[in-house]
Order: sequence, then C-alpha cells, then structure tokens
Amino acid sequence: MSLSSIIKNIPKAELHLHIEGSLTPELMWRLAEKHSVSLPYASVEEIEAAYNFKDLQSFLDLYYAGAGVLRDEDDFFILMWEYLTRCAEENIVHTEIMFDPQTHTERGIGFDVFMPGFLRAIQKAETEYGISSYLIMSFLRHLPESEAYQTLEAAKPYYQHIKAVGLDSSELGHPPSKFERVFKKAKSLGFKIVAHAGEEGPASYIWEAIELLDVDRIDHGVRCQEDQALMAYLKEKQIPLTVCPLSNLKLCVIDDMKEHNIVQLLDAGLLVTVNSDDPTYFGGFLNENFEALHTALNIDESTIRALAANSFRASFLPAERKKALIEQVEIAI
Ligand SMILES: Nc1ncnc2[nH]cnc12
Ligand SMILES: [Zn+2]
Repeated sequence: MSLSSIIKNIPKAELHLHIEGSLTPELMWRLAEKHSVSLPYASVEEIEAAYNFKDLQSFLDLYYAGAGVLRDEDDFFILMWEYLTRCAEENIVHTEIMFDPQTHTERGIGFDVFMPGFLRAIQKAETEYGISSYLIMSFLRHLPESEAYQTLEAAKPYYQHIKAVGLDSSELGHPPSKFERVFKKAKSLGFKIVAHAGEEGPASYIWEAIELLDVDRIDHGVRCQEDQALMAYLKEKQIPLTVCPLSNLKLCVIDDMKEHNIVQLLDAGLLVTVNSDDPTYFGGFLNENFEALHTALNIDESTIRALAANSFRASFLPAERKKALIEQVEIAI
C-alpha cells in the first residue's frame, strides 16, 4: 500500500478550514459573472497566478476581495457543498468549519442569507456522504471588539447551529487581549473557544489566548517553540494546535517545508493536527498537506496515523464518537 493511499484511506477530521478560503478560482469566476461583479482578473488562470503572498496581510487582501462574489443563499450553499464534496473524496468524515460573518455583514449580507445556505449544504452532506460538521463563527481581529459583540448578537437566531467562536484575520498588532470581554461572553453562552495565535504573532499571543480567552484550541500556534514554558504547558494540558503546513509555506511563516516544526511538536508530546486553512489559496486541500509533509519531512505511516488520530482527539465531537473514530484510524488500510 503506497503512502498516498494510506493518506487518502485513513478517516480524518479537519479542524481549521475557512469556508471563504475554499472558494475555487472557477467558482469565483462563475459567481462574478452571475452577479456582474467586476474582478481585477481577465481569466481563471490570472486569478490563480495572483496567489503569491509575502505575508498574511497580502493574502487577506485578496481573500476578502474574493469573498465579494458571494451574494445570495445559493452562493453560500455551493461554496459549502463544493468543500464538503471534496471532504468526501478525501475521506474527511468530520469537519469543524470557520466562517467570517463580518466579511459578509460589512457588505450588507446578513446571517439570514449565508446561514441557510451553509446549513442546507451541511445537512445534505450529512445525508449523502455521512459527514458531520460543526460551525465556528470567527471574529475579525482587525475590527474593534464592539463589532465582535454586534456579530455575537446578530448570530442569536443561529446559536444552536454554531459550536465554537474563533478569532482570525491580521494577527500582528491585534492581540487576543483586545477581545477578552467578548470571548468571556461567548464562553458564558456555552460556545467552545478557538483563536488564531502564534502564526505570525509571538508566543506571548498564545499565552494571552490561553489565559485571557480560555481557548479550547489554538489555531496555528507554530511559534510556541520560542517559549519552553509554553511548550511544557501545551503538553501538560494537551491544548490542541491546528497546524496548517501549506499555509505556513505560502504565507512565508517558513521558507521551505523542510523547516516545518510539526514533527518536532508532535515528538515533544503536543497535540498537533494537520489542516488546510484556505486550501484554494494555498495550493492544497487536506490530503495535499499530508503529502507535502511526507515529501519534505519524510513522515511515515505511523506519524500519519498519529496525526489523523489527533484530528479526532482535538475535535469537539462527543467522547464516544471520538473513541470509535480513533479506533478506525488504527485499523484503516
Ligand atoms: N491563515 C489565516 N490567518 C488569519 N486569518 C485568516 N483568515 C483566513 N485565513 C487566515
Ligand atoms: Zn486560519
């Protein structure tokens, strides 16, 4: 059995995926035509060619502009359905999907437009593919905390469909402490908490996410190695890190995949997982992230199984289902 088949056949969860970052250039093009939105590109190939980033911000500028083609409920349905269809092809059996409400509400597109589209696709994927999905509502950290509060309020009719609240967008200059109060409120409402930290920002932002936001998981977190006390804490508490290798390469967090520290973190006893972040912008969905790690770091079958098992361990699934899925990882061929 080749390693590619193992990667494909093992059941996996994806825990760090921005649905807006799964918009393919083809769908962007189609929706731009549908809504007569003018794009600064002359073809699908030109869109693809523009995806060269020097840092997180240079990516976010294109990512927010690209999301501008998403206008009606059907657009959000198709976006979600295309991602979940890809999950079925990759044997991703459970997903925890981030969405950025403010990217849409800022354009006058409300929860009553995107949520029904997302939920219809999630329901269809559950029925047709047997894939379970949770939604993670993420606040944009470059905006003020007051707007995160407004977003939490606007989401009220959909609370039962949202599992967790997260924090994303431009990290540097926008530490977790800026959002301490709104996350306290979200926690009190019963949401799980996640936050991007230690992607471009320092290890101190990871500490803040833990101590001030009371996170259940850290998104990225790869800069934790800069602080040995933090490493020890993450290990002791088994706070999961949702690591995104191709994202780190594309956003120049690392210069070469051979430099990626995911195996070092795993070997140090941290609960690390593999994820695709924004797959259509970063050149690969989940299995391609595993493939890239295999090519650059020569990860073997037991490491792939350990990472896949971690994806369930780190998920927000009920304990019983986690256990059953981890067992499936161990026996899958
Ligand atoms: N990698 C990332 N970091 C921060 N915010 C994001 N939004 C979408 N992808 C992101
Ligand atoms: Zn992310």
